[in-house]
Amino acid sequence: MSRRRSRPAHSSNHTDPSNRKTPADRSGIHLLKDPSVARRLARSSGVGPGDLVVEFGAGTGVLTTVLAASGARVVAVERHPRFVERLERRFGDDTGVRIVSADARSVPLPRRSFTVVANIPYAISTPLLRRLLGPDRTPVTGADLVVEWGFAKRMTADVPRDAETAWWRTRFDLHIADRIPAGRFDPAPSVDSAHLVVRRRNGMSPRAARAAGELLRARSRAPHRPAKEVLGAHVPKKRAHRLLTSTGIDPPAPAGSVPIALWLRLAEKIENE
Ligand SMILES: C[S@@+](CC[C@H](N)C(=O)[O-])C[C@H]1O[C@@H](n2cnc3c(N)ncnc32)[C@H](O)[C@@H]1O
Repeated sequence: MSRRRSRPAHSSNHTDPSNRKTPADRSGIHLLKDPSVARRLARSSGVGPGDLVVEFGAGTGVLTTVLAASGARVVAVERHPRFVERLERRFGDDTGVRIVSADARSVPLPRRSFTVVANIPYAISTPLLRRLLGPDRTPVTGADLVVEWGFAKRMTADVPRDAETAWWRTRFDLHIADRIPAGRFDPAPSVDSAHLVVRRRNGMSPRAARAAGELLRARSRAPHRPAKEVLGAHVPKKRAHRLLTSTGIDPPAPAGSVPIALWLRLAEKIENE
């Protein structure tokens, strides 16, 4: 990551959000008022000395302070120049914190393993997860994110909403740790937030992950198709029937009704049998 300042590509807001006390607007700025939320995020991530943690949208540094106190190396990315100035003043002497003035959607990501802990603007939740969880060999080990409650529910729903989400969930476990009331932020957003936990699934071989990805994508494309037909497109029909029943899946059941965990187990069986 470069330390160079990059001008925000699409800043249409010419006021200074770092001093704003007005109600929520479209800038996605909702600063954490409650440091206990920051502490819970950091504790859940498990980051400590020797770890690399990236915080997107560092704002005034509430979460950055807690992450730095853990002893981890912190890369704090912030797009708004006035926040960047404040962060540089606040963490200028802290060798464990690097402030990067950039857009989270395009800033180069570290090549070594890293964790993400961040209270991100709702509007960039999907592009950011796409960057972090999409690449086949992503160095991301996990993330603890503050996201919109409804978004978190969709991301963790038993039936992935599309093939892309299915792919992310093949390799990462996503679950909600907490509901965070809107009043914990300044200004308060119009809806509650969630603490979304993302963890890499470690036990899965790359081949099984690819097989699971294919199955979950097929399931998302045709959720009403019987599971035996979805699997039957990948392995001979007789074997498909045996694999499904031994995994506890009813072969005629609609593919979309079969929980993700069972598809993952099925993919492992296909590869290991
Ligand atoms: C929800 S606030 C969180 C601020 C701080 N982390 C906190 O918890 O108090 C989101 C922050 O992301 C910044 N931001 C908005 N869009 C961004 C982008 N595309 N890239 C990086 N930062 C962004 C905003 O300026 C703001 O500081």
